[in-house]
Order: sequence, then structure tokens, then C-alpha cells
Amino acid sequence: MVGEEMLIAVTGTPGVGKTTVAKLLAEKLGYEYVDLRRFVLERGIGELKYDELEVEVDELAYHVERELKGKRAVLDGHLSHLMPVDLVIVLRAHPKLIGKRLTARGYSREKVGENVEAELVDVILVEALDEHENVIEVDTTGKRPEEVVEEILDLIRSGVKKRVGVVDWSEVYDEIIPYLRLGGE
Ligand SMILES: Nc1ncnc2c1ncn2[C@@H]1O[C@H](COP(=O)(O)OP(=O)(O)OP(=O)(O)O)[C@@H](O)[C@H]1O
Repeated sequence: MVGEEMLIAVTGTPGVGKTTVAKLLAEKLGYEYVDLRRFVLERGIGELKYDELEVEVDELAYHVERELKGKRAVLDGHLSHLMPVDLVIVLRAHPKLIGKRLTARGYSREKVGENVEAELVDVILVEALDEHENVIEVDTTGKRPEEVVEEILDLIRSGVKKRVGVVDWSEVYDEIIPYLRLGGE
């Protein structure tokens, strides 16, 4: 698995650590690192609106297919699991970590809540499983980026193509109530 050409997507809720892990994973594998946001803007196939990337997913997939298929590359971005890749790494983190990081980044309470809730109910994992068979889910909570990447490399090296169901945040619901958009808030 590691030897052959492979497109690997690193996806997950904003603030989960995609960029941090994708860069390190690409380096360890000797793969090209592709930041999808930059990929889109450089090709003029999308635009930034209030820091949100607006892009036609099918058009992005077409460009990824045409330019990257058959290459050794790690795609970083919250749309990467919707691309024609060979393996999807879904990063997870305790929703309160997402809340803390996005609040520190200056996101509005609304946007923080939206992303904390998405992490709570496994939105990206479900989307990835809708699109791909080869999905590896990794809980990054309490792990250094190096440890997360080692865990991913061990799984890839041992030929694991699918490993999901590693987190269930419903047990920590009451810890994250402060970040949730409850009721009409
Ligand atoms: N394993 C980790 N342990 C501690 N902090 C981490 C870890 N991974 C990422 N971080 C920190 O969390 C923050 C978000 O990381 P990063 O930007 O990689 O997330 P992201 O998922 O790419 O976010 P976005 O989707 O908004 O680009 C950064 O401050 C980063 O340093």
C-alpha cells in the first residue's frame, strides 16, 4: 500500500488538525502535500467569501482527477474526502478541543457551535463513508501530531484499508454544552 501511487485525503472538522497532520504525513511518506484551498484558488475554480471557500465540488474533483490521479499526494482540506482518492483519513478530536481552537481563532459563536455539533455527530465520517470504502478514522485527542502520524503509518503499512467507529462523543455531551447552539440562541 505504501509503495504504490496513492492519493490520500486528510479530512475532518475545521480545527481538528488536518493541516498539521497532512503536512507531517506527506513528509514521512515522501508524498506531495496539496492544500486544496490553495489548489482551488490557484486554478480560479473557486473563491473565498468571508474566509469560506466557495467551490463546485464536481469541478474540483475533475481537476484533482486530471492533475493528481496516479500520483503520490496527501490532500489537505475539509472537502478532500469528496475527491477521487484511494484512502481517506478522518481525523477526530474531542468537540471541546474544536470549540476551544475555533474560539481562539476568532470564529463567531454560531460558527463554533456549528462545527462542534458537526464533530459531535460524526458529519465528516458519515460523508466519507458515503463516498469511499477505504476510510481510516483516527482520534487525535491527547496525542501529539507525531503520534497521530505514526498511528496512521502503522495502519497503512499493515495494509489496513478500513478502521472506523473509534470515537463516540455522545458520552461527553454535557462537557460541550457551553459550545452548542441550543434552542433559538
Ligand atoms: N495533535 C495535536 N495536538 C495539539 N494541537 C494540535 C494538534 N493538531 C493540531 N493542533 C493545533 O490545532 C489547531 C488547528 O490545527 P490545523 O490548522 O492543523 O487544523 P485544521 O483541521 O487544518 O483546521 P482548518 O480546517 O481550519 O484548516 C492549530 O493551532 C494546531 O497547532
